[in-house]
Amino acid sequence: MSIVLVGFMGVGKTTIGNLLSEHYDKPLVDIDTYIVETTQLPIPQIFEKYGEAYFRDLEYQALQKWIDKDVVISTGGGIIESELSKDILKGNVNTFWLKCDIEILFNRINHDHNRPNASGRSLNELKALYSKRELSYNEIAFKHIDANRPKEVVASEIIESL
Ligand SMILES: Nc1ncnc2c1ncn2[C@@H]1O[C@H](COP(=O)(O)OP(=O)(O)OP(=O)(O)O)[C@@H](O)[C@H]1O
Ligand SMILES: O=C(O)C1=C[C@@H](O)[C@@H](O)[C@H](O)C1
Ligand SMILES: [Mg+2]
Repeated sequence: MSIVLVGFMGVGKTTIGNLLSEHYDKPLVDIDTYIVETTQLPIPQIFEKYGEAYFRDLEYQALQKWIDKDVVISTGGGIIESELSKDILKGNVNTFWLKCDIEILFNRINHDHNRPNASGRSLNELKALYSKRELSYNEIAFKHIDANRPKEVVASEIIESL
């Protein structure tokens, strides 16, 4: 069964996913990377050309493909925007929600143009998005992890709880 990381943009899903992948010697499937590789398009271009709903469908298809495999999965921050993806995640007992203060996340993501739902947004706009999404992460994740700590500590807590 897979180990799945969910949480807001910039919280460390890819970073922690890499540490878990090394620890367990299991492949890391980073869904954002998987989509970029399979479509041969950068994420901002997928959003621009085909719209966000199309991207959410690609995420859902990727999740469906990998959820029952022996891998570590780092999801994209907005995967819970899809009810279909939420249903899959709810069925996985190893879904971890990484949580971190929005002020820290804002400083990590607001200069990055590779995240269409973050670039150009103010702290207040991202706070509103964060509050809305918190409800969904809370619905699907069995385990909540405080990610306001060094990445090695965050990864160790997940490893200890598995
Ligand atoms: N625990 C941590 N402490 C300090 N910096 C961290 C920590 N975790 C991640 N970072 C840094 O924060 C940035 C974002 O991390 P990362 O790309 O792993 O986030 P993400 O959750 O995968 O984001 P996205 O939702 O956009 O895919 C990176 O520069 C990373 O080095
Ligand atoms: O939070 C979001 O809506 C997103 C997060 C990223 O991981 C990417 O999946 C994409 O930029 C959308
Ligand atoms: Mg990532």
